[in-house]
Amino acid sequence: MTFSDTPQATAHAKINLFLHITGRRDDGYHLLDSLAVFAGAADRITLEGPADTMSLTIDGPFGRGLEADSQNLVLRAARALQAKAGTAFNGLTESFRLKLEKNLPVSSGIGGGSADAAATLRLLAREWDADQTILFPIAEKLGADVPVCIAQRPARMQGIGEILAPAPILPDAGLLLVNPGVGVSTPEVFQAFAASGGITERPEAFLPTRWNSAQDMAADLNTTTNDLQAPALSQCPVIGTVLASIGSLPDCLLARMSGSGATCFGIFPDPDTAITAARILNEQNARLGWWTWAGGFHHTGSST
Ligand SMILES: C[C@](O)(CO)[C@H](O)COP(=O)(O)OP(=O)(O)OC[C@H]1O[C@@H](n2ccc(N)nc2=O)[C@H](O)[C@@H]1O
Ligand SMILES: Nc1ncnc2c1ncn2[C@@H]1O[C@H](COP(=O)(O)OP(=O)(O)OP(=O)(O)O)[C@@H](O)[C@H]1O
Repeated sequence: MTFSDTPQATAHAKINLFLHITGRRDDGYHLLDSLAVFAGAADRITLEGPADTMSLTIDGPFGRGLEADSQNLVLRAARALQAKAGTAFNGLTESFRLKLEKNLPVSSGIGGGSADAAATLRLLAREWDADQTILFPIAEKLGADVPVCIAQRPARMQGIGEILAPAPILPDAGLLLVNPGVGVSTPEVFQAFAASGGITERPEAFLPTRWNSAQDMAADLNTTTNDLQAPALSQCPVIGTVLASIGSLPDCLLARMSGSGATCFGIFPDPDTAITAARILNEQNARLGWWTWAGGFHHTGSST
């Protein structure tokens, strides 16, 4: 089998352009209103086999420190789909050796584990010829961010992440991602949010059907916020330094944290200005060893 024949899928970083917390369910999960988009930056999942059992190996720049055990979201997704599709197709769901190339920082607010789980579901569904509609209920059980990562297209996320609606068509804007190398725990940031007084009453964010320029997009996003940014900052003060560094770069239109942090993003007029900004930031902060990525969006249009 040549490399190009090897079944593989990319798992793109999810960015929350804004994230409002609108309520809390009885089970403690928070209700959200968020605009999720996807960056060009991605992990990669490859299938080899068939094999006797499902197994996982991990490499790539962020592979160290991530266990390839049964708790890994790649194996959890594979086994959950195998169980479901196996029943539906009389057990015709062979196992594979799964490989994860981990390019995205872990526990960093860009949904790397969720994207990996969703990419594994897509890849195995293709291999087993399973209907894509069986993926969604499995995705919901694996994590709040997994459903939006199935299509990995811009979407407005509501509920706890399982209600997906069309997003504005995005402009060809530039995106800069910066992570200071400190992992942030999503449950702890939600707890810090709840402890600090919780939900702010505000009108629902208005989003147009399309943004014609990065400037228009940034102007609307400036009327929104990420409610998890302040609680994450209280746990991880370096996020403030990251935001200030991004905001001071030439042509930066908006600097904000994604998800529960610590990764922050900058919006720029186009991918080239974001790449130039990344070069400047990397020169200024070479000794800090921050992870940076610059480019454009993975897709600019919703699937729905
Ligand atoms: C912050 C976001 O990344 C925004 O897209 C997501 O809401 C988090 O998605 P995720 O990491 O897939 O979250 P999960 O793994 O399902 O949940 C981790 C923990 O975060 C908290 N959690 C998560 C999602 C949510 N809507 N409300 C919550 O309170 C819960 O304590 C939960 O136990
Ligand atoms: N394949 C995987 N990649 C990354 N993390 C994984 C994976 N499998 C399990 N995990 C675990 O999932 C947790 C969250 O990791 P992830 O990188 O998805 O965080 P995140 O980017 O903050 O996610 P979110 O933005 O969805 O909150 C970590 O505790 C990590 O150990």
